[in-house]
Order: sequence, then C-alpha cells, then structure tokens
Amino acid sequence: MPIIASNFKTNHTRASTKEYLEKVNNYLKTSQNSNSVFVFPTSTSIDNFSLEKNLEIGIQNAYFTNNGSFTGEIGLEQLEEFNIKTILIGHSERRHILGETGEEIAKKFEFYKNLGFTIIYCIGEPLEVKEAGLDKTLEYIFEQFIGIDTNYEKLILAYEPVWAIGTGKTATNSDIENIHKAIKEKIQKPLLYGGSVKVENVKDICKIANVDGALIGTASWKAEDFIKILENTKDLK
Ligand SMILES: O=C(CO)COP(=O)(O)O
Repeated sequence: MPIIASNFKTNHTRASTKEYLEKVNNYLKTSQNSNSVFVFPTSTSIDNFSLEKNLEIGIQNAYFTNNGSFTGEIGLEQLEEFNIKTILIGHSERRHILGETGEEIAKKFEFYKNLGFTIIYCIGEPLEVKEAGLDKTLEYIFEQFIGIDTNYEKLILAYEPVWAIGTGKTATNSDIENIHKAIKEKIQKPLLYGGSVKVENVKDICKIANVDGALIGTASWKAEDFIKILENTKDLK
C-alpha cells in the first residue's frame, strides 16, 4: 500500500486544518482505504486530533532540543503535548529558502532518530544540477545523506527535485524511475516522490518501479482533492 503524504507548508489555519482532517478522516473511515496517510499541518494548527489508525499528523519542522532559548523554534516538549511522532527533515524549502545546512539537518535527524520518530527525509537536486546530467544529480543527492543514518528503521525517504516543487513541472516517469532505482540500490527504505504530483498523475507515478508513494504540496491542500488522490492510489500494491 502506498504512503501518501500532504505537506501543508505555510497554508491553512487552525480552523481549516480541523475541517480538512475531519473530511479526510471520514473518508478513511468509510472507504476501506488502507494507504498509509500523513498530513503535515503548520505548527500552529497541530492538536490532539482523534484519527483513524492509518492517518497520522507530523510536524514540518522542529529544532533539535527539548526546550530552551531558540526564538521562533519549537522542540520536543511542544511536540509531546500533541503526541507528534513524525517529522519532515531536509525539505528543499528549508535547505534553500531558510538556509538550513547539511550539518544542522544531520543534527536534527540524529536528535529525532534517538527519540524514535518516524522521519521523512527529503533529498533532491536544483535545476542546474539536473541539467549537468544523471551522474552529477546522483552525486548531489548522495551528498545529502552525509551524516544521516540510512539504516534507521523508521526512515522514509522522499525524492523531491527542487525544480519540480510548486512549479507544475513534474519529473518525467523515466527521470523518476532512474533516480529511484539508483537510490534504492544503495538504501532500501520506502521512497516517495514529490514535486507537482497531482490528482491526475499520482496513480501513474506511484506505479513506477521503486516508488512507494508520494509527498504532495499544492495539489493536496483541498481536502476534496487529497481524498481523490487517496482514492486514485488505493488499489496499488
Ligand atoms: O514540496 C513538496 C512536498 O513536500 C511538493 O510540492 P508541490 O506538490 O506543490 O510541488
């Protein structure tokens, strides 16, 4: 069964997140859809939601600390209040827009690994690297694993080419196939694809060899569309 995840990024309010989750949860309750579903709302919208077993809330980001003086950040204490046990680490927007370094990402990974969190770890190359060819792309991607324990049992990977995120430009199926194959040869962990996944293409993408699911931004922000995405992928292995 595929893993299907929605990354809200900086979208939705507390009220609309609750509404969204009610809709998705009701769908899962009645549809016999056994996909493994994750939703990553904004930090201000997390709560103690009562959800189906296969729907889990994760956090988009947190600092590697229990608590302390890190203005603007949240840590373990704030996550524990809502029983959050899943975190997204290494998203390209944090790497490239918020300036998170490989070293900080590795520390974050280690901290949340030691706490037994499920970690969705994102990797992916910017356009200029893609244009330099497959070898350069793989070299860039594998550098993003430096300091990361790729044997961690609760690790899920997400390949998200930076040039495909929020641009409407999905990688071609053969790009996805080649990159996923190369990653899987080295790291045998569930591997999601992300980058302009849509209601219309999610099924075909999830059918590509070595694609275990999808991490979706824009196309997942309306509950009705996310439910269509879940419906379109429900019969896949
Ligand atoms: O960054 C993404 C998910 O983490 C992908 O975003 P889009 O689906 O908007 O391209």
